[in-house]
Amino acid sequence: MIKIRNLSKIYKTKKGLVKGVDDVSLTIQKGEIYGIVGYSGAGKSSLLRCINLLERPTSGQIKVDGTDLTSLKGEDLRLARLKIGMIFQHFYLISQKTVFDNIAFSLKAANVPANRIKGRVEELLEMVGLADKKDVYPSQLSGGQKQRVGIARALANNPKVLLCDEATSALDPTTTKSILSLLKKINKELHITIVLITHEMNVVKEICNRMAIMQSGKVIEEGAVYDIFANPQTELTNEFIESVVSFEIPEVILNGCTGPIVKVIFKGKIASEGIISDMLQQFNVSGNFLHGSIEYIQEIPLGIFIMELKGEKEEIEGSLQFIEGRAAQVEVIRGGL
Ligand SMILES: Nc1ncnc2c1ncn2[C@@H]1O[C@H](COP(=O)(O)OP(=O)(O)OP(=O)(O)O)[C@@H](O)[C@H]1O
Repeated sequence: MIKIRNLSKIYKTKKGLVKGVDDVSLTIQKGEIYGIVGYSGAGKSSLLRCINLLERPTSGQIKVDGTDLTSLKGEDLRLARLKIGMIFQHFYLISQKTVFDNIAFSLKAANVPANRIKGRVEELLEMVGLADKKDVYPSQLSGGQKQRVGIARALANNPKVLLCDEATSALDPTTTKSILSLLKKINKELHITIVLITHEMNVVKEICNRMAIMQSGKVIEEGAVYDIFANPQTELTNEFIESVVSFEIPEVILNGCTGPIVKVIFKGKIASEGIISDMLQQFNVSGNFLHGSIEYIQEIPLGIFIMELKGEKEEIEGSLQFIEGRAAQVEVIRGGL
């Protein structure tokens, strides 16, 4: 659906050249909700804006639905862009126009015949849950409602892709949840591929299927959200995960442990089964739980437990083998066997 190949965006500034995006290649499949995460300055906006050519890449290629956007100009580019909707952190609604006219504006710009505009705007307002707000002005709306207008406007011309630029970063947690479930509904019902950038890992955990982590203009890790949560490969990814799933154990507790400390990760349905209690029954070991949680990522459980094991060496080894045969991962994180 979206193929990005060796994309770079270099800005010329008074202080010299700044690499916004540095040789990024990514493939985003049709129907996915794809999250791009990174701290401020990592290059997320630059990359997202290159996807619809709001920024022209310095080099590299972007194919959307087989069309190489970088080769298009003028009217061809304008038509291709109609198939890519975009929403923004600060909404960018026209304050002098009503909700209805803000959405109609997109349709008029795409030369939709006047007699089809009213019906289409009403359909869009219905979809985003704002049918009763069509005659009000943006200043009379809450942040969440403004974003709903932004979404309706972005969907007006039936795009195949929706780009979301920090779409929930200006919203409170409850409103964020409602906007994320609207995006999920749009993805499911309209089969629109969604690419979102965010610095909030909970957004990715909530709705994305796959994700990339960016640092200094580069993608440093990429894959299924579930796999990345279960097995992060870089320190930065770990940091982002720990912003939503804390594994921190106070040093004073760790120092009081005498047995090996193990981290056990169960993936999928198995996460909710009683493997640890079976293990404790079968082996002559005792387990001192230091941390335990079952996270649900796209409704699939991911169980993470940290515990101190006490007992004879052979019994502990046997118990770890028992879990290893059933769990996805066992890691001794402190104290040898
Ligand atoms: N128009 C521009 N002119 C010059 N440099 C720019 C421009 N836009 C972005 N940059 C630089 O490119 C790098 C990546 O910025 P970008 O905004 O893409 O990152 P980001 O991850 O989206 O950060 P943020 O969340 O703060 O927007 C930064 O070093 C930034 O200063």
